Formats: sequence, C-alpha cells, structure tokens
Amino acid sequence: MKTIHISHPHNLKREDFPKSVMALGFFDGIHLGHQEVIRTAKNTADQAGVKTSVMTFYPHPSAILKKGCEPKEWITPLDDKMKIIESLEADFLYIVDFSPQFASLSPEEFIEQYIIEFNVCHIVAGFDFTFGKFGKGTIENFQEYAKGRVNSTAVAKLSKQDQKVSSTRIRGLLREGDVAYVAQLLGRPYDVKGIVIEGDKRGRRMGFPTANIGLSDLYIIPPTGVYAVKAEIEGASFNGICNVGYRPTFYQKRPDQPSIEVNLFDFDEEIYGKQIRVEWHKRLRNEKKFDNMNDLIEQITKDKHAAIRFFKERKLAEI
Ligand SMILES: Cc1cc2nc3c(=O)[nH]c(=O)nc-3n(C[C@H](O)[C@H](O)[C@H](O)COP(=O)(O)O)c2cc1C
Ligand SMILES: Nc1ncnc2c1ncn2[C@@H]1O[C@H](COP(=O)(O)OP(=O)(O)OP(=O)(O)O)[C@@H](O)[C@H]1O
Repeated sequence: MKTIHISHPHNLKREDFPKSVMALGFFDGIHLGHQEVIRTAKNTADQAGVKTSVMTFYPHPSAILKKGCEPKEWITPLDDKMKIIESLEADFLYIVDFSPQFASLSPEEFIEQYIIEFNVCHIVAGFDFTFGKFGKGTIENFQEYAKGRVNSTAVAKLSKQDQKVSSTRIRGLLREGDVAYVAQLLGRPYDVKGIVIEGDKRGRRMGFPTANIGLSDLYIIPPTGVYAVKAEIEGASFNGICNVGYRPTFYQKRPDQPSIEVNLFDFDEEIYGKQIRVEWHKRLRNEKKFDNMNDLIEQITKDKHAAIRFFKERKLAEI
C-alpha cells in the first residue's frame, strides 16, 4: 500500500493518480462498520479492474470543528490504522491534513479537488458520512454535487444490540474496561504497542515477574484492574495477566500515571527494551489494596488460574 500525506491546498493532478474506488472516513479503530466500508470499496474496485484507495484525515475533524471535544487518545493511532488498512488490501491511503482551510471547502470544491482531481470513479462511505463546509455534503446528496461524474455506494448502518457500531461507542467501552465486548465490535481484540521498561523489580521476588510497558503512542488505556491478555514479543505469542494500576499495596501516594504490567505464562526471558504488543481479552477484577504481600500473591495466583481457564474455555468453544 502506498501512503500519501496531503496538505491543503494541494497541486496534484488527475494524471498523478491511478483510477480508483475510494472509501472515505476517519476510521479510528477500523471496527466492523469501517471494515464493511473498506471491503465494499475493494470489491467494487476489483470488479471494475481499478485500484482501491482510502481517504482519511489527520488530525480528527473535531479538533477543528468542535475544538476541545476531539479525542485525545485512540483505538488505533495513525501508525496502527495504516497497518490495518493495508491488511484490508487497499492500494493507496491518502491522509489529508484536516486544516481550517480544508474544513471550509464547499461540498462542490471538495468533490472537484479531492475526488475528481484524485481520479476517483466511485466513492464508498457509510450511511452517515458527511463532507464539505457545515457537513452539507452527505452520501445521499453526493450525486447532486458530483453531477453524475462519480458513482457512489452508501453502506448501511451496522448495529450490535440495537446501537450503531462506532468509534465513539468503542472508546466509551474501553474506558469502562469492557474489552471483551470491544473485541466483538472490532472483530479482533483491542491491542496496544509499547516497549518493555524497568519496574521496581519486586515482581520476580513475588513469583510473578512482570514486563512493565511504556506505550509507544496515545492509546486509550483501559481502567485500573486486572485483565486476561495475550502478548506478542518478537513474533511469538504468550497468554498472560495484566495489571493496570497504581499498586496501592505498595504505594501510599498515587503515582501520576498508572503502570501497565504483564506477567506472561511459561516465559522467562530478559526483554527490557524490546517491543511488545498486548491484546486485551477479558477484564478479571478491580485493583485492590492488600494488607500484605502474601495476600496479593494469593490473589494473583487466582487471577492466573482465572485467565488460564478463560483461554482454555475459549479454545474449546472455537472447536
Ligand atoms: C495480575 C496482577 C495483579 C495485580 N494486582 C494488584 C492489586 O490488586 N493491588 C496491588 O497493589 N498491586 C497489584 N499488582 C501489582 C503488583 O504490586 C506488582 O506486580 C508488583 O509490585 C511488582 O512491580 P514491579 O514489576 O514494578 O516490580 C498486580 C500485578 C499483577 C501482575
Ligand atoms: N456502523 C457503521 N455502519 C456502516 N458504516 C459506518 C459505521 N460506522 C462508521 N461507518 C462509516 O465509516 C466511515 C468512517 O466513519 P467514522 O470514522 O466517522 O466512524 P464512526 O465509527 O461513525 O465514528 P464516530 O463515532 O466518531 O462517529 C464513514 O463513511 C462512516 O459513515
């Protein structure tokens, strides 16, 4: 996939682009609804024998349109979003700098400069996609503005439990810790990437060495508590348990940031400085203050069994 960053105004010409079917949206999380939009674009492009392109925006449009209300943390920061869009077999990703000038384009100007000039023969967007100043352009009135020069497909609303699958809903669920339901809406577990950093080295003495993680991007961190996770290090995957929290058993004063630490099962290697990817599968319990270290060790042993049981039952359910 070729990724092209574009700032407004651009001086690219129609000849600079291969003919394509384009999926449009911000696409934070690339959830099941987004996947449907991108797959529809891909299928339409394949049938027409042209390329598949995706247009997304950076920063989030609400950083300009509803200043102060924009998300500050992401389900998929840009780097992850790019990788997932690539895995959906898009040929081109256009990342348009969402500036005030770009936001004030009329629907007609947007179509001229970003659809016609981009050699797009067909656009695909969700039922609620809007474009142009004041969001006047919609997927329904797109044809009026495009004057028949570009085809369009509106993807119907995808809902779960009578609610639209949306990035906003998934961000809310992550903040509540409902990582199991998030996995259903994403079609894959929520994951974050980071580097293994040094902790207090107490974990090993407790019989539960933990990889402390320094996140590599502005991810949404699920709330404090204990989770069943899988972690990938150098291409190998391990089951484990993760604690997000302030370790109240050992710290009277709450540190500024919660720590994210993972104990991996059947793993005993030195991994400081290595890259780690953590998948969040199930929330197990709240973080608690224990009277002594032995009580905490007893609880973590139970957490480990709960996680082992969870992964075992899920494996059986898959058979
Ligand atoms: C699965 C798991 C559950 C944990 N639960 C708690 C808890 O409920 N309360 C708490 O104070 N610390 C909890 N901890 C954090 C431990 O206190 C921490 O792992 C230990 O202090 C080692 O820290 P270190 O890696 O910085 O050496 C938990 C850790 C893990 C791995
Ligand atoms: N549940 C859904 N069903 C069908 N299309 C969707 C769905 N959610 C989003 N889309 C479409 O996917 C594209 C990207 O949408 P967008 O990034 O605004 O996602 P969103 O999940 O609706 O986000 P937000 O929660 O911020 O409204 C748009 O074309 C949008 O209409």
